Amino acid sequence: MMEENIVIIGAGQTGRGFLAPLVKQNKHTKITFIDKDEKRIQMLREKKSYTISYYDATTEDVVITDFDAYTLFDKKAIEVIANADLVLVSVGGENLVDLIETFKEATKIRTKNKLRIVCCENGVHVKEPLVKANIDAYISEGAVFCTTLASDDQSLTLGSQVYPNLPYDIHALDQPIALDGFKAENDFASLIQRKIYTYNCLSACIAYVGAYKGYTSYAQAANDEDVSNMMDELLVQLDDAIRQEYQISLEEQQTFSAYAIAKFKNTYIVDTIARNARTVQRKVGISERMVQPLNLCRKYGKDTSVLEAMIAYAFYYGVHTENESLTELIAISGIADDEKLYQNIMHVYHTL
Ligand SMILES: NC(=O)C1=CN([C@@H]2O[C@H](COP(=O)(O)OP(=O)(O)OC[C@H]3O[C@@H](n4cnc5c(N)ncnc54)[C@H](O)[C@@H]3O)[C@@H](O)[C@H]2O)C=CC1
Ligand SMILES: O=P(O)(O)OC[C@H]1O[C@](O)(CO)[C@@H](O)[C@@H]1O
Repeated sequence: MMEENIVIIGAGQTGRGFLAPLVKQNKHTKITFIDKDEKRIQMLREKKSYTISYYDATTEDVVITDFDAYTLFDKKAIEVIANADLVLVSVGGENLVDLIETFKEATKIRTKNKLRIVCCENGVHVKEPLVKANIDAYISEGAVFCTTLASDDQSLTLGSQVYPNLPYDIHALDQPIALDGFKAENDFASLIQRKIYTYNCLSACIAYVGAYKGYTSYAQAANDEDVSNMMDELLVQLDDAIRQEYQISLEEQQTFSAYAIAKFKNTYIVDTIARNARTVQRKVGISERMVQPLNLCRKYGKDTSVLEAMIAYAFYYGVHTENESLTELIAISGIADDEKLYQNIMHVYHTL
């Protein structure tokens, strides 16, 4: 089946800047954006086009045109989802739960083959709320490796890394997606876990230690000597724990993490500390980018001091920048269940 009608829910940085051009390289496709942000939808409807420029001197700008756009609250949104050949979602993992009713309404009136949804979020098992809600659809996940940044809230313009594809979980769908740029992944569970516990773990180190040191530019923080040394120290432990857990060679894992480090230190890729540090509540969760790598390191007898320090810096950011309660963050991370770990992390926290 050649997918034609593609719905992108979440017309933000990834939806507009990475997923839309990926879809649009397939000339026969038609995109409809759905977002809860009425201002953004109004802008898309009025301007009817927007530009993505690339952090790469040799790649030309891409202009996206010929799309529809509806707010999530518009009845038309349910209708377009009901008629979609493929729905791509990129709203932030914590917001997926807010889409359950819309999907249920859409599947009720759908007359063709079962709906296919791909959740393109950072996180492990992000689709769970949709699966548990018994939505009558194939629900898959995609791994977004591409960094995309909106210029500002007042325009639709974006800057993006050049990244060729979206790996997705083929086993959760009835058949492969027949579009260029979509890469069927046979062992998606391992890929997304390795991605979150390597890329996003390093990203947390840069973001939370970088924020504490006063950086606003992500690449500058990644190149800071202390941050850089912390990441090197971390990887000596983490790469070996990950290769044992996912039964791959150390060389394969080291190549994967080296690519992440090179990307984050690349000063041509424009990114901010604020974007990478945001929503600390989500990032200190038990199956997330810091606590789970820490658990893996413990499982394989590795030193966890860098990860403990990172969690302390993340708590500090949560309390001082996002006005979160420390008690709540500790509860979300589950660290209070382990006296020694709790003491180590709190010891670092109180030195900040
Ligand atoms: N921007 C990037 O470089 C990367 C982002 N990601 C992941 O992609 C996902 C999206 O991130 P961004 O695009 O950066 O965020 P964003 O904040 O730029 O865009 C999210 C969009 O979703 C909309 N939204 C939120 N809840 C909604 C709902 N219930 N219904 C409809 N629309 C809703 C928001 O209004 C916003 O326009 C996240 O899971 C993020 O971790 C992953 C890798 C890189
Ligand atoms: O919103 P989150 O989960 O911090 O994701 C942003 C990060 O994810 C990444 O894809 C990491 O691979 C980077 O682009 C960025 O550092």
